[in-house]
Amino acid sequence: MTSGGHGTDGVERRGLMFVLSSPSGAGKTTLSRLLIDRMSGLKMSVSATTRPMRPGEVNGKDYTFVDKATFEAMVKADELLEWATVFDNSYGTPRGPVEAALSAGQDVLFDIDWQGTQQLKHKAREDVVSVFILPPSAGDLEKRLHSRAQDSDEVIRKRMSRASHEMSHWAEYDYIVINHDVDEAFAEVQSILKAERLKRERRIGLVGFVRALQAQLQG
Ligand SMILES: Nc1ncnc2c1ncn2[C@@H]1O[C@H](COP(=O)(O)OP(=O)(O)OP(=O)(O)O)[C@@H](O)[C@H]1O
Ligand SMILES: Nc1nc2c(ncn2[C@@H]2O[C@H](COP(=O)(O)O)[C@@H](O)[C@H]2O)c(=O)[nH]1
Repeated sequence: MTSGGHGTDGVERRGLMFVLSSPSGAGKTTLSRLLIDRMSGLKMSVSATTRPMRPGEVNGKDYTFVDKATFEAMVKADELLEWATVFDNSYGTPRGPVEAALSAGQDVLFDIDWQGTQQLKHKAREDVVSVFILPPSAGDLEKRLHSRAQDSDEVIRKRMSRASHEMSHWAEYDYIVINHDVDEAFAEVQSILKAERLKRERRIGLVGFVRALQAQLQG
């Protein structure tokens, strides 16, 4: 699915799909925003959803907000790379922008649930790097959902009651980060991305680079 771009050292490599999942409120959105602000060559995948817009959210930036009929038409037209029903609403990843970013040599960041992660892995296992974010405690998770102040008490209750089920998928992920402190969790997630960008298997320009080095040494 991915094609090559150039790493910061000039060696061509395949783009990667960097996935963050967690129970609601553990901090994916917070960490995603920091990654997009501070890491070059990384583009956020903007999902389509039928969920109502929260105060402060921007259509086309946080999500593309669509009605159920539009979402169903997108599924039917195979416009979504993956999709799932989460908390009674539909969420999905539009295929076009992801493929365009990967073709342009960028990595793509996804804030999606475990169902979507499974679907991406099924399509392109080698190009998916998945990170599961855990909260330090149930009490912290609940506090964070309340402190975000964007969901009703009933929605928060629903999300808390789903948290254990969401978390039961933790072992399907490549990395686990416990989000005690935002700066520390960000540093950990950033280290994972940096290391994964250097993985030999996705650095398709290395053969040519090493051959050129050898030629220099011989000649
Ligand atoms: N380490 C942390 N310590 C304290 N508060 C945090 C921490 N990380 C995130 N938060 C806060 O917790 C709230 C929930 O975070 P965020 O919206 O990033 O979660 P999320 O995993 O994206 O949730 P959802 O799946 O519902 O979108 C926000 O108000 C955020 O500022
Ligand atoms: N499978 C997918 N899951 C998605 C996508 N976009 C978001 N999500 C997940 O939904 C829940 C709820 O999000 P919220 O913004 O309503 O709090 C959360 O776990 C997201 O990661 C998607 O495109 N596909």
